[in-house]
Amino acid sequence: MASDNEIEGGPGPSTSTAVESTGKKDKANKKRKKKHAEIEPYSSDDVLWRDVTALLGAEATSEAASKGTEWDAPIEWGAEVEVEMSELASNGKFFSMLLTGECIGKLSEPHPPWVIVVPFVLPGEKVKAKIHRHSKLHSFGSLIEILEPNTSLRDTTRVKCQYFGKCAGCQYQMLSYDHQLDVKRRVVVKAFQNFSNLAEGLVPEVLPAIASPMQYNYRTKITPHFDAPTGSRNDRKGKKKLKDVKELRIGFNEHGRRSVMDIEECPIATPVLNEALGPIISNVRRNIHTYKRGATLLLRDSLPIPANTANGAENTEVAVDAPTAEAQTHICVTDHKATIREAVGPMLFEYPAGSFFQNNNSVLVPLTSYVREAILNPPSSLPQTSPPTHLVDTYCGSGLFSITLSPHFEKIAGVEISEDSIRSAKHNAELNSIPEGKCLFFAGKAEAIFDSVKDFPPDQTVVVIDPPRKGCDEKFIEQLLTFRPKTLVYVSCNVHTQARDVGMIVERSNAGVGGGYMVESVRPFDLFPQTAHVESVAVLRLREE
Ligand SMILES: C[S@@+](CC[C@H](N)C(=O)[O-])C[C@H]1O[C@@H](n2cnc3c(N)ncnc32)[C@H](O)[C@@H]1O
Repeated sequence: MASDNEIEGGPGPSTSTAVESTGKKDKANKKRKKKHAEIEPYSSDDVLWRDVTALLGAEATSEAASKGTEWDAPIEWGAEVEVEMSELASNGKFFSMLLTGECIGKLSEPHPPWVIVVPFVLPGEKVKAKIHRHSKLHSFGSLIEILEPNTSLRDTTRVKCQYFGKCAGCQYQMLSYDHQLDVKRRVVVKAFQNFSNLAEGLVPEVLPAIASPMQYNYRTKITPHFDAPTGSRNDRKGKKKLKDVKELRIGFNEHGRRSVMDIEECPIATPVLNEALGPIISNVRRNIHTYKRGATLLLRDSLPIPANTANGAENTEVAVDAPTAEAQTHICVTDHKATIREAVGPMLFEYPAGSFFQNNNSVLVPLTSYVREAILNPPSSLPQTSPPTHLVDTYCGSGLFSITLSPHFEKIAGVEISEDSIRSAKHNAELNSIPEGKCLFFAGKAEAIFDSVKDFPPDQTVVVIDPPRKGCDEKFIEQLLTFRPKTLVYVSCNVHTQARDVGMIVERSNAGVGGGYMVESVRPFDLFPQTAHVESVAVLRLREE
């Protein structure tokens, strides 16, 4: 049996020496077991764990648990194994160190039930992988070779990026776009099955995913980064040992590693970002002496802002030698404090480059129109009531939903924790000539909004919920259930915490008297083609008594 090893790429714990006392060993074992026992609920690891146990089956999983062999990997660290892949896993975190969008398959007999997780491969493929990390009933392997490709899914001529298969950014470039949408729908289906805690009949069939109008060149923000060149970190005088500068790599994380890889282009990023990337990287290389440590660079696509209208700091525009026609009308901004301008349909948005805004402009009209239609045109099977008059936009950022939906409401209140974003939301209301007093924005925690909307009639109110990946705080859900708005639209960039929160809302609201919420629809949205990232929109309505 291989020894446990949770540290990616590490050699595993050393074997105990002859002089080590049994007590010490027991203590160490206990500590290790305790560490192993903790999979953070709703984390990427938890999502993968559900996929692993589903593939192994309940019997094999509980047998391993009762024998205490869940952590006894049946293969050595560094071993090469051949595996038939079964299913794409649901875990994923975009542009991060976490492994994303991998495929899972079972080790063949005579091995005990154990799953191998391999990136960049597809269901139905037979692959050779090298094991580099063990976890609970599964091990991670890096792809060595695809022995038998699944030619009905894989088409390598689709791949547009020279770094695909190494860079951590994209996972699905070899898949047709229709298949990518199917994969994302399946992730949402599994999220509600595994994390909502709702009986099957309470979640409607997940609708087909809505496509991004652009499948490449859509990403409006990229953040290449670099570590300090080797040798510079220990230089207490702060002078770089420039003999090491050749090792400087500026780009994105390598898949499954903690290292950065050089990037000269990113086909999912917009043309103006790609044109600026080379000059920006050369500039850093030339001036590396001025960096005390590593850094993250910001490249953000913006419309040019006419003088005197920018909200806040001056723009730092990157000069691109001879911009292509495509890039000409846009600029690349690199200063976190500078103002970005984007159009969403007829509405304009300005916000500081360093703050949150959705990173695929092409999908924002479909997304906001979908939310509008869900609110204003409930299915004909429901009792038809007059359209809502009030909107509460929680986690509102710089006002995307408030402002795009403003023509359809009498009164709107938005709440957001970032004061910068609230400043932008107020500015954006003015920029789009929304009558004064119609849209009010408050800086604070989402749950605080319910004190400010006491005059909103709950049966005429819609609450849009668009939280960060961790989902809503329980306090927010409690306050929401006390307020009892007629309609909820929950937009999410983490379908697993969305499923948890929706489950909680439905369960708790139906536990008391007076009718609770029902899930009317769940629909994935593709904001990030070529990647494993999934967004989803769930619509909930308060049942008539
Ligand atoms: C996914 S973004 C959505 C922003 C906006 N709805 C949009 O689409 O542009 C989530 C937002 O929630 C904000 N946020 C995070 N925690 C919060 C909290 N506890 N209360 C209110 N806002 C919060 C973040 O600053 C971020 O702007």
